[in-house]
Amino acid sequence: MAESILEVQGLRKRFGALTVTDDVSFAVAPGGIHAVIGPNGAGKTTLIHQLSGTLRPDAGSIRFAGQEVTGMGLARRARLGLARSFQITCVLPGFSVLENAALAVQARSGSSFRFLRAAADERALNEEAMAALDAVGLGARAAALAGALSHGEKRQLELAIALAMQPRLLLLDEPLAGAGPEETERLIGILRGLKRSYTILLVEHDMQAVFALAHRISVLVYGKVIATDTPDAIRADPAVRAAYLGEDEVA
Ligand SMILES: Nc1ncnc2c1ncn2[C@@H]1O[C@H](COP(=O)(O)OP(=O)(O)OP(=O)(O)O)[C@@H](O)[C@H]1O
Repeated sequence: MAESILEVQGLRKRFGALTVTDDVSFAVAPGGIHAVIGPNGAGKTTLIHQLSGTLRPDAGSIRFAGQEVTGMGLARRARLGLARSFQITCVLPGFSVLENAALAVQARSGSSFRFLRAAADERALNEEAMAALDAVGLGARAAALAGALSHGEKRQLELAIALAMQPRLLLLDEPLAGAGPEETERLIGILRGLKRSYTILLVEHDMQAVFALAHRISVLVYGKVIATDTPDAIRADPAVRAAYLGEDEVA
């Protein structure tokens, strides 16, 4: 088996008396989509916050690409390639779609463009930004104002901004939330395309999407991982069905 890109060991987070992630351990192998599912309040978002570095765990360790990152902040983790897609908040509505993506490329690359001539500099930034937009099917909307995008298109732009970080592992927290049926179909198609080139850790409520996309699934219930396995094994696992999945839900 390929060496894990992410290894989570004994991760614990308490809010007062509530233990929100309780001795969480799992590993993510490179390539494809590893999903984390669980009922409301299971601790999925709290787990993503701990993985991305916005929340410090009380105990446990996170190793990313063979390196201990538990004590690192968000920016350092992102520079190592552990990137999270943020919702709407990081999209600048008054800037074009291309400018938003180019700003993300520039934020990642920092000073590496400084030594190029201004025109070449801008061309290189724009080319990389366009590649990210094309990867999420938003190339044709490059000139549009980000504020004029539909809900689904904004989700695509957030994905492009995350791709501009050149992630080795992309953390996605409910990328389909709030999307209508058509947008959901489109976003699933985009994620299907992305999983060929990226490793993705996906938290998502849409079970149809999860079972269509993921090659591995971890199930979180009351802060504990009760199973990590293939979709077929998860679907058949009596403990999973009892704890979370309705009998019909994944039939
Ligand atoms: N900052 C906080 N302070 C106190 N309690 C919190 C905090 N953040 C989350 N919680 C609680 O921790 C529990 C887990 O929340 P979390 O958002 O991680 O779950 P989730 O699995 O993502 O839920 P959902 O599927 O509804 O998004 C909930 O009971 C929530 O109220």
